[in-house]
Amino acid sequence: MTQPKRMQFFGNLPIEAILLYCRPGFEAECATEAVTALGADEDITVVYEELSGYARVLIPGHLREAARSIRFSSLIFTRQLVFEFMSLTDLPEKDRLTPVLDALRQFNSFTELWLETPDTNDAKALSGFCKRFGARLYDAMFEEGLIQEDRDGQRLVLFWPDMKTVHFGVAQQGNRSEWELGIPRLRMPFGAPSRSTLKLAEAIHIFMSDADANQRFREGMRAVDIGAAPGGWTFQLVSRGLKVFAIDNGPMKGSMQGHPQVKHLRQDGFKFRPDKPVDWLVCDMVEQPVRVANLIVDWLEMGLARESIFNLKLPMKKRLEEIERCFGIIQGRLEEAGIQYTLQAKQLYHDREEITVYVRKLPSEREHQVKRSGSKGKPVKSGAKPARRPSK
Ligand SMILES: C[S@@+](CC[C@H](N)C(=O)[O-])C[C@H]1O[C@@H](n2cnc3c(N)ncnc32)[C@H](O)[C@@H]1O
Repeated sequence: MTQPKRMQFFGNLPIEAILLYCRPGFEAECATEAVTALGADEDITVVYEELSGYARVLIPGHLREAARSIRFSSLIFTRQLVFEFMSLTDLPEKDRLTPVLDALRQFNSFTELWLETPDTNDAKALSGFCKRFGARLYDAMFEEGLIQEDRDGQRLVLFWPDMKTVHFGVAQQGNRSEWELGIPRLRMPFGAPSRSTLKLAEAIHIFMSDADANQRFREGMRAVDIGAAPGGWTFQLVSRGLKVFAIDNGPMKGSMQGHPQVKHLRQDGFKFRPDKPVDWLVCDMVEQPVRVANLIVDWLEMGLARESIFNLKLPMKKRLEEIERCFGIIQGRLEEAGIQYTLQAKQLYHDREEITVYVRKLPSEREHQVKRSGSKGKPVKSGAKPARRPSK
């Protein structure tokens, strides 16, 4: 069979839109962040419906290059980042395969095929269709050489908001979530005292590789968990072998009550300070975000902890402004104190009206120097730059 000339895909991806999955209700924040990341001064068209669980940012031709450089990790409200290159609407009920396959023939081959829907109850009804249609489409594409499993990195995504509409896009290796719909499917661990435990588990998955996590959380390390009760986050730390000071006026529950690795202190989380520095500070207090941001920086500045994962509870309105305020505090104070750091944030699947933030202090030049060559070596630059403020 002769095949039509295919568009060159890797170097010349014809991006028409950026398709972003998010928690239903956060479409506006999700789209605004992406528009800001594009750095365009003109009006950009964004398309979304409230509570739909996704947003599309239409990309004018001259911004395609800028669009390619958008990083998944820098978008707080985005669960999945897809570069959309084509859409079909009004698909016929009786035969969707023919038009979809026809449309795909003009492009180069892909490595994988994923069919996805928004994370809404309505769209979940489409999951059966996606499975069946996906299997048929995959076979047909494979037969025509449109799927080549040994190629690297181009995951073709067919995103179905409804049965008549499909957006075609690519999720790029290293710049995407590896989870279906961008939702980590984590099992509730046996014995955990609250579902919040999944928040910290997810944060660790999102912010670092497994190898990195095994390095950063090691047996014998010490952590402080502020706002710890009933103990879900403490449970995660204990499971990784850490000793935990659990600070909360409320009771710890289940296995975290009286656990030998846990010291429960009924104290005010804003006042508690450890006798000696600890490795980790985690914090899940339901408190004003600005107060929490300042508290975390206090600890980092005083050298009481080296890294921190914490939640910022968001207001109902002006959420991006609140985040910007908090990040302004964190970045401004750490930079003023001459502390190098990395900063990441995500609205996790297990987060509701909140985001989760990870700040890590990088070793100072002096610490590098001592580590490399005792106290005599030449100063060594860490090479790492402070993270940029996340886009609004
Ligand atoms: C969302 S719950 C934490 C859930 C916990 N991370 C878990 O996984 O089980 C918030 C906790 O913060 C605590 N809290 C709020 N203000 C506090 C304060 N000033 N000092 C200490 N704990 C505080 C509350 O008592 C509550 O137990």
